[in-house]
Formats: sequence, C-alpha cells, structure tokens
Amino acid sequence: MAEPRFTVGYALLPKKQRTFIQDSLLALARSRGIDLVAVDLRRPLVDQGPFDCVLHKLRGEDWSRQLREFSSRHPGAAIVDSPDAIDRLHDRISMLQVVSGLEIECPDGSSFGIPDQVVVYDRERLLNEQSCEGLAFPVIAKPLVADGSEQSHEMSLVFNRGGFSKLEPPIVLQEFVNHGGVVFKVYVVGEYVQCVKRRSLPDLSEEKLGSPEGLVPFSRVSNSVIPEKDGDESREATELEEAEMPPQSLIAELARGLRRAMKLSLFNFDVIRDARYGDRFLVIDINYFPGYAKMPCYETVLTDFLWDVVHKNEKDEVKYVEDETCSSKG
Ligand SMILES: Nc1ncnc2c1ncn2[C@@H]1O[C@H](COP(=O)(O)OP(=O)(O)OP(=O)(O)O)[C@@H](O)[C@H]1O
Ligand SMILES: O=P(O)(O)O[C@H]1[C@H](OP(=O)(O)O)[C@@H](OP(=O)(O)O)[C@@H](O)[C@@H](O)[C@@H]1OP(=O)(O)O
Ligand SMILES: [Mg+2]
Ligand SMILES: [Mg+2]
Repeated sequence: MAEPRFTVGYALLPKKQRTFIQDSLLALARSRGIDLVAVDLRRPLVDQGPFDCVLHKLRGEDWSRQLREFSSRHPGAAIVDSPDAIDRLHDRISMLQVVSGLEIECPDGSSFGIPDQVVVYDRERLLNEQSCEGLAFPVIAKPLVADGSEQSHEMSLVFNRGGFSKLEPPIVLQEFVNHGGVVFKVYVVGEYVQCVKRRSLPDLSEEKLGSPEGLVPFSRVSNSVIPEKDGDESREATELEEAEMPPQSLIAELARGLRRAMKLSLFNFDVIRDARYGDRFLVIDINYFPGYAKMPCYETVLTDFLWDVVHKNEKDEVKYVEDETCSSKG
C-alpha cells in the first residue's frame, strides 16, 4: 500500500522564505511523504489547504484571527507555533523571565542564569541617577521590543552614564559580561537540539569605562564579521575554535525546559560563558524561528521534526544533534 502523503503550508515573509525554503529541504521532505506548500498571503488561510500543519513566522491581529479560524475549521491540523506563545519573545524582559523560572539540575559545578538587567521606559527616568541602580558598567542597551525589525537589533555598548543621553527608550539595560568573545547558539526544533559557536563581542577591560565616547553602537554581531578596532582576526578565529562547548546535558535540559515552559517548538537561544566563574552560563537572547538554514544538517532535522508533527508523534525527549551524526531516520 502506498505511504500516506502530508501537506505542510508555510507562511513566511519573503526574506525568510528565501533562506529557509531551499530545494534541498523540499526534496528531502518530499522523499519522506511531506509536501511543503506556500500559503498565499493574499487569500484567506481558511480557504486554502488542506494542510496537516501550518508553519509560520507572521504576526498581527489579522493573522492570529486567520489562524484561529483555520484551527476551528480544521481541528486536526497542527499550528506551529501558537501566536500567543510566540508573543512572549517579542519583549526582551518576558523573553528572559522564563529562564529565571526554570528548575533544572545542572551538571556538577555548572550553573545558569541571565545577566542583571533593568527596563527603562522613558528618557527622564534614563537620565535620572537611579535609572540603573545596582547595575555595573559596561552595559548593553537593547531595544525592549524584539519584533524582528532592523531597529530591534540595534544595540549599544554603554561604558558610562555619558552614553545614556544618546539612547532611545524603551530599552533594556543589561550588564555586559566578559565571555571570551564566543556566543553559543542553541537551535531547538521540537525535540532536536543543536549547539553551534559564533563570534561575539570581545572582552572589555576596565579602561574602557572612562571612554569619552560613552557609547558604541552595534548590530547583528554574530551574523557579521566586525573586526575589533585594535584586535586581530586570527586571534578571534583561534578564540572561536578553541572555545570549549558548554556541557551537553545542561544545554539539552535548558532546551527542554524552555520548550516546555514557552510551549514553543521552533526557536534558538544565545548562551555565553561568564568568564568570572568557569562554568556559569547566561542566556542572553531567545529568537522565534531563527535562521535554521545556517544550522548543520538543517534539512534532516526539520524533516524529522515535520514528520513527527504530521504523524502526531508528540515527544518530550531531547535529541542532541552533533554535526557528525546528522542522519535521517526512516
Ligand atoms: N549581556 C551581554 N554580555 C555580553 N555580550 C552580550 C550580552 N548581550 C548580548 N551580547 C552580545 O551582543 C550580541 C547581540 O545581542 P542579542 O543576541 O541580545 O541581540 P539580537 O539582535 O536579539 O541578536 P539575534 O540576531 O541573535 O536575534 C550577542 O550575540 C552577543 O554577542
Ligand atoms: O535570517 P537570519 O539567518 O539572519 O536569521 C535571524 C532571524 O532573521 P529572519 O527571521 O529574518 O530570518 C532573526 O529573526 P528576527 O529577530 O529578525 O525576527 C533572529 O531570529 C536571528 O537570531 C536569526 O539569526 P540566527 O540567530 O539564526 O543567527
Ligand atoms: Mg542574539
Ligand atoms: Mg534576538
């Protein structure tokens, strides 16, 4: 008897569609009985399909209503993920609150947390002496809203109060933590977890705190090559290569805990190693539906995940995927 076929509808902005929907993914999914089909965003979702699953990274009241309508018409179809669950990641405070609430057994000697941070809603408050009481310089100023716009990725390193006058609230002021210039990006795709290293901001010395600049703007560090002003490329490359990966079990438990607590399947989170205490790890950012195409073996991982979704194979396990073990199951 022929194997049943399934259809997954995807609703993505053009840039995401270009990077995520690659021929290699379409072909592998097709060979496993899953057809990926673009949702026509000019027509009501409810008139399209049938879909066994809708995959999306769109927002807004109208889109949420369309998803609700579609779900009530097709209760058997999976929506990955729920707009309400995704919303938590659009605010850099609620995004990290969930990390603080996790109860995880850490491997010997290790621990996790988030950097100290405060939110400032208006300029008056920002310029007020008490605005960052308890925080130590340098701090990173991040836009409170993380809605995927270019502005939401525009950050500043602030060395002293002099830098505050150039900031535009609402912002989160987060302590900058030296971490050896390497950030660990943990990709979560349902039960699959993969951790990769990326370049980050270099460690800062005390001298910087007196900097007359007060502030240095930056954006999308881990996606770009930003040469350190007085640094050298080869040292940074060595730093990246030599950085020790965080304990696998900690990363896997964090991924499982976050997935459960947030009720999300598709996200990644950025982790840094706090250079002050050997094995303390801080979660600094969580992103919905990140750039999976940059993840090794993304086609296999995504196809395995979609296979589980359409077969209603709900799992609460964690599968830590290592580069060399990227093989598809039958
Ligand atoms: N508290 C911190 N201490 C040290 N470095 C940090 C801290 N927070 C952020 N960074 C550095 O700044 C980069 C950008 O910060 P963050 O990840 O919060 O921004 P983002 O624009 O949301 O990133 P993404 O493109 O991953 O969505 C991080 O990848 C890391 O290199
Ligand atoms: O496109 P890219 O590969 O850069 O993916 C980035 C993704 O952009 P996209 O959604 O437009 O694809 C970003 O989403 P928004 O916050 O801007 O919504 C965010 O999730 C980044 O963390 C991703 O980078 P990664 O963390 O995977 O390195
Ligand atoms: Mg990040
Ligand atoms: Mg982010």
